[in-house]
Order: sequence, then structure tokens, then C-alpha cells
Amino acid sequence: MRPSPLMVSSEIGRLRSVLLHRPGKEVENLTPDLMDRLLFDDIPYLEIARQEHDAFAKILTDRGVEVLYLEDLAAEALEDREVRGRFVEDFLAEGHIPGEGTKAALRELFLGLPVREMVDRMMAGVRRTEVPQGRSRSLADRLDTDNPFAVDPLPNLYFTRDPFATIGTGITLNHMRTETRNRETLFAQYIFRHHPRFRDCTIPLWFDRHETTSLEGGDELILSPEALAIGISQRTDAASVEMLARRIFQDGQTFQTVLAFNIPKKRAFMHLDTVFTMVDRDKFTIHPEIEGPLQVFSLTRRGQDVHIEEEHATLEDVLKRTLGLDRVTLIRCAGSDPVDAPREQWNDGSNTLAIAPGEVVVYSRNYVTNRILQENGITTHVMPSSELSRGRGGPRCMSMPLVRDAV
Ligand SMILES: NC(=[NH2+])NCCC[C@H](N)C(=O)O
Repeated sequence: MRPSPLMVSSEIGRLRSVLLHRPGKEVENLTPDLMDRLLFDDIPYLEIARQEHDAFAKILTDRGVEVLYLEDLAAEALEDREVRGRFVEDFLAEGHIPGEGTKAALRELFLGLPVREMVDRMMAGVRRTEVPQGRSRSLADRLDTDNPFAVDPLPNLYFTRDPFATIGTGITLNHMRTETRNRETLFAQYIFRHHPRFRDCTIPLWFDRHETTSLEGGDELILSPEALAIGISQRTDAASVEMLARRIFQDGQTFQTVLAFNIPKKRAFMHLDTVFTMVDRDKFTIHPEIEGPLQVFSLTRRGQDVHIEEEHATLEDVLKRTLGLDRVTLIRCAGSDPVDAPREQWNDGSNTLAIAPGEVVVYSRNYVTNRILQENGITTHVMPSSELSRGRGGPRCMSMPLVRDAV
């Protein structure tokens, strides 16, 4: 076995390699009736969303970051016909396809395409009108429904942060709260098992997609080689946080502490990284609305066990102690203004992606917060943000680091 090609031991170490997904047809397969189930608040204009996404990727590649695309890795992982066949079966089994006739037609459709087109097609979803008819059709195949899709699109794929997450040299392959996002994790499973870059490598699995409680990458933050912060949120269960801590402590990685942040369970704050991110060694963005109700626990390694304690100090003090710092700065979204802060948080003003200590990618529309970041000595790389933001995720949500330098 080769050593793990993954290494992420902080939120801010110089970014070397990152996984993105360029939005595809799946975004155009949203309709008002589907938005709620598919976790969107509006329908992005695909052409502009792609331009914005390309601008994001260019900021990264211009700074020497290797940008990999989920759709390319998935296609490369599925080169082998036998692996591809199994993938298609798993995909169909989890796709809530109405009947066996539809399933057979989809199988034929997918397996008849060149592999890269097949991947795009699976991500995009298949409309009922696109499924060839005519073969023996069961009752389930013939029922009228109000869903125009034989298999739903996966419009959240461009939020690569969530379905799996790199921690140290391993990953959590996540069990997502919702069915629509759980289907996304199948791509990661096949990539890590079958892609030449990852197969035959020792990549610890801290969490598996078949667990019964949920964990999503937007809740997983790596504060330092010794400490993680994990959100208990609308998407991540407390039991998952404890399980993750136990496994990481037992493996003998460098992590000694997991701070569990119990944040309000609501759409606007779905993950910890929508309200709290790290931008420099001692600087964090935070949305003021979570500061009051925030309950923090520390889970620490005690031999083979996990010791759990509720923190009663201020967030600043907990962070100082955990990171061994004399001072920390919390940079409040839009400076806590009662109108600008919730507006900019809604459009991911607190959701920064650090590409080096003190250097972050941000959305242009959050200009109040961006100015405050600059006043605090943070370098901001500003990307366009009209369309991508409609999916409720910012630069951190749209990226999954695979390798960062040590800080
Ligand atoms: N890491 C994040 N905050 N991701 C945001 C994901 C947004 C996506 N529409 C969802 O609801 O799942």
C-alpha cells in the first residue's frame, strides 16, 4: 500500500490541491416544485454560474493550487467496465426509480454512453420524457406522478465540501441528512476505492456513508493539527461528532481535542461553516447571531476514551486555550449591523475559503464583511457571486481541500 495522498491539518495552511465541481445541467433541472426537496432557494442561471465558477477556479490556479474536478475523477475511477457496472447498479438502487422498466431503460442509457458523458448524465438527472418507452412496463412505471424526473438531478454537487471531508490523512465519507445529498456520496466512495490516485493507498475512513446518524463536511473544521471544531447543526448529529472523535483519537493521529459547537438548527445556518470559519492563525469570521446561543463542548482524548466537558468560558477564551494563543480576533459578519449582517450571512459572508494564512476567497456581494476583513489585515480574493450564491453556499462550501501545507 502507498501512503495517503491526502494531508489537511488546518483550515489555513497554503492550499495545494482542491476538489471542485463545475456546475452542470443538474442546476437547470431545478423547478420551483423541486427546490425545497433539492435544498435550493432559487434557480441559478447556469451560464453565469459557470462563469462565476470558472473565475473561482482561476483565482486558485493562478496561485498555484491544483484544481481537480469531481466529474473528471469520477469518470477516471469508472474506466473499468466491471466497476462501472457496479456503480450504475448502486446509483439505480439509491435513485428512487419508480419501476423496473424505467430502471432497465436507465441502465441501458447510462451504460451506452462514453464514461464521462455517463457521469454528467447521472449528475444532471434524467427527465421522464428522456426515458425510452416501449418495453414491458410495470404498474409502478405507468403511474402518473408530479415529478418530471425518472431520476432526480443532484444540484448540490458543486458544494464539494459536504459529501466527504479530508481530516489529516483520512476522510469522513459522510452520511448526509437528506436523501438528495446522500446520493452524492456514492461518487466519492467510488473515487476513493477505484481512482488510480487513491486506490492502493492507506486512507483511513473516519466515518462511512452507511452510518445511521448524519455528518456533513460543512460542519467539519480543522483548527490545528491538534484540534477540530465540529458543528452540531441542522445537518450533523451529536452522536456522529462523538463517534468521529473516538475514531480519530484511537488512530493515533495528531488530534487531541474536538470542540463541538451546538449551533441553532435552521436553514440559514445549516452548517458550522456558514457562521464560523478560520481566516488566519488567530482570526475567525463569525456571524453575531450564533454567539449568544452558542453552547460549546470539548471532547478530549483520555487514553482510549473520550472525555466530554461543557465549556463555560467565552468563545475567545476557549479558542485561545485550545490553540495556545495569547489573543484571538473574531471578525463579525458585516460588523454585527442588524440588517447587513443577516443579509450577508444569508449569502455566505462568513463562508470564506482560506488559501494561505490571512488570505481568503470571498463573494463580491458581501462587500461590508469583505471590507472589515481587509481592515483586519486579511487579503481577500473577490469572486463574482450573483448565481452560485442562490444555492446557499460560498467559497468554502464549493471546495474540498485534499492537500494543504503545514502551518
Ligand atoms: N458547507 C456548506 N455550508 N454547504 C452549503 C450547502 C448548500 C446546499 N444547498 C445544502 O443545503 O446542502
